Amino acid sequence: MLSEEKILNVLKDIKDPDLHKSIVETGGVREIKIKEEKGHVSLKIALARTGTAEQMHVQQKVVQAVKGAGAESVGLRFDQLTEEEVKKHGGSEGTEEKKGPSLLSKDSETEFILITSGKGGVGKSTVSVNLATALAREGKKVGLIDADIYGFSVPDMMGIDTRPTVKGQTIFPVERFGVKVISMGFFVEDNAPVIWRGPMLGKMLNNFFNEVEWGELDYLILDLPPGTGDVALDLHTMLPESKEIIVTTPHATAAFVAARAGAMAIKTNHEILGVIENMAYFESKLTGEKEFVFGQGGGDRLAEELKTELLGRIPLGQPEIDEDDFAPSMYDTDHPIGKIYMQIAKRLIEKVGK
Ligand SMILES: Nc1ncnc2c1ncn2[C@@H]1O[C@H](COP(=O)(O)OP(=O)(O)OP(=O)(O)O)[C@@H](O)[C@H]1O
Repeated sequence: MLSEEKILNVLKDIKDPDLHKSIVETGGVREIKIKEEKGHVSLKIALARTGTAEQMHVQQKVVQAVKGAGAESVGLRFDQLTEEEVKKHGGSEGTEEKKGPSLLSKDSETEFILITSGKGGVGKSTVSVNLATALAREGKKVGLIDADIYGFSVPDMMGIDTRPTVKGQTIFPVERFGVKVISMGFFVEDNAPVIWRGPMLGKMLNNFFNEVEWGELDYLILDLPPGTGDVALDLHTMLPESKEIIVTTPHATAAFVAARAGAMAIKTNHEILGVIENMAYFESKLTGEKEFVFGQGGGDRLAEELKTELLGRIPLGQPEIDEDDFAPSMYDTDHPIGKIYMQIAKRLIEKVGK
């Protein structure tokens, strides 16, 4: 029998890494929900700091402990203790501002490229992973942050089944196809949906810049959540120098919605590198004839409106699936779509001059 008492009992041995006190004592166990029939326990745990290397340790310990108490599966979400709580338990306010050499520092040479879209489902994540990989194939040092917290899909798309390694305070990104990857998905257990308050997301992202050992990077690609929400805004302020690529489908309405994302980039003085039109057409293998399944002209219109260029048109098409090295959304360099990504990467390098 699972009970709240039993779970609290195993959790009391786990400490908040910053406060050095039990997460039960700090009031960090925010929620325990038990689904007895499924043997599932979902928990919400608040820590003094989130998005850190230590959070990963806590995550592992919690899952282990709760499974030890009889749960078959554990869903885990993290939250942040309030400032009052942190102070009350002896934490100092400044703990989250730990600054080492950071990608955010003034003399950082890294180009930040935000991939945005007006709405979901247009292929923003697909474009992010393939563009990052194409840049790496061009010999660039590339990092990729999957900041689409509502639907982190990058690890699945790239076929990543490992987690970052953690040494002391530092998180080492997972490397795949020559790209260093960090995903919000690495920080939640069992794909539990992530429901975080706006400010938390910003902190998490800030930690991704400061606590992840990226090494030297030429490009850091960020896959943003669709639209112009909190995270997008946070990033705009956090990365004043970053540049943007806007992904749209060829449909007129999609382009119209994407224009709003572009308008925000302009307002925050982010340079728009260009527009990528995804799902632009379907090309028959037999006749070579193009069918404009989702309409036509959206990408051109958007580029014109934002006074930027159309970097490329990507048709509909599935990657070849390699069962031995499964990465369901990655196009090879010899795939027609893979070739288009290489052209876009080349154009980008030329444009950014890096
Ligand atoms: N050119 C394409 N041809 C065929 N399928 C595609 C193409 N681009 C994307 N897809 C598919 O469309 C779906 C949505 O793509 P993706 O997840 O990249 O979109 P997204 O804009 O990041 O969505 P969300 O914002 O909801 O995460 C996926 O199943 C993806 O495999």
